Amino acid sequence: MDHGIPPSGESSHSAAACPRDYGNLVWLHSCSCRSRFSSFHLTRRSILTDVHDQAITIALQDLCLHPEYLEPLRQDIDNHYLDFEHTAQGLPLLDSFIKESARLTPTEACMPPFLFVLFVTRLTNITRQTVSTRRYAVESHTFSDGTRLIRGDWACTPLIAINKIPEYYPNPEQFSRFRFAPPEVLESRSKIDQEGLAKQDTPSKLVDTDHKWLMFGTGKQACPGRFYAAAAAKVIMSQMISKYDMRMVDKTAKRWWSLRSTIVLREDLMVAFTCRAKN
Ligand code: HEM
Repeated sequence: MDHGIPPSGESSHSAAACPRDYGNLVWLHSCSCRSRFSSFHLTRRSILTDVHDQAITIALQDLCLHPEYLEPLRQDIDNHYLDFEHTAQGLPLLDSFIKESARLTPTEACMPPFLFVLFVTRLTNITRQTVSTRRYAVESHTFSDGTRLIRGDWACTPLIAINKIPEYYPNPEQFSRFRFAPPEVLESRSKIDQEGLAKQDTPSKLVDTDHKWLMFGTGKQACPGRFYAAAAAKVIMSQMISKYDMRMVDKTAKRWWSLRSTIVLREDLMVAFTCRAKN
């Protein structure tokens, strides 16, 4: 059965660092390179979770809205894809781009359907924004800062609010492509690439977890699939970036709608892919 998993064994390394063709993406190619983003959601055939392909789709949309990042990302992929393919580590600019995209547009955490039903029926007092890591208070509890939860309350992580705290993220409203990249990687870039960048005090990766970065949850229950999720996102993004130019057909079109505290991508958003000429 074809799950869209990269073929094992043979490798076309002679084609420089160019990522290989995997089933799902070839399908996009055969669609005259003009596709609805919903077509990219081939989750029935793929090994990605919904939240995962949402995160990748959002990153690709952000790339359409910021096409000036394509060239630096292509260079990153040209220079480091082979190492990444062997180690599942690296591609620091792409890692930072995906993280910045997820910072400003976090999607939903993994949530089993029964919990979702519980959630929509019980959760009434929460603001309309993306929340994650929901916890149901089975007994009343007072935290060290005095915050009190009554039995039956829900406690959640307000992702968007946290991701926009200026002390955590300088110029938090700015989409600052490579803010998480290590300084030595940025220093090797041209001045133009570095202009106007908001930078973090310390570099970090998409898969890191701490009190500032809760995309994958926190503590003992942090997402165990995040290493796979990040690696697969980089494989897919590298394919798209290397092989296609892309643009949003209508840049002003709405990208998502809200279902209670969840962001759901719109399926009618059109993106045009154009094959890049082969060298
Ligand atoms: C971008 C993609 C993903 C995001 C944003 C994400 C996010 C999360 C978050 C926030 C949690 C913690 C939920 C909580 O504490 O209430 C979580 C848990 C979990 N995730 Fe993911 N996840 C992603 C992909 C994946 C993938 C690809 C897998 C499996 C291959 C996976 C497997 C799991 C499992 C098993 C848990 C439960 C861990 C536990 O309760 O101990 N996730 N995920």
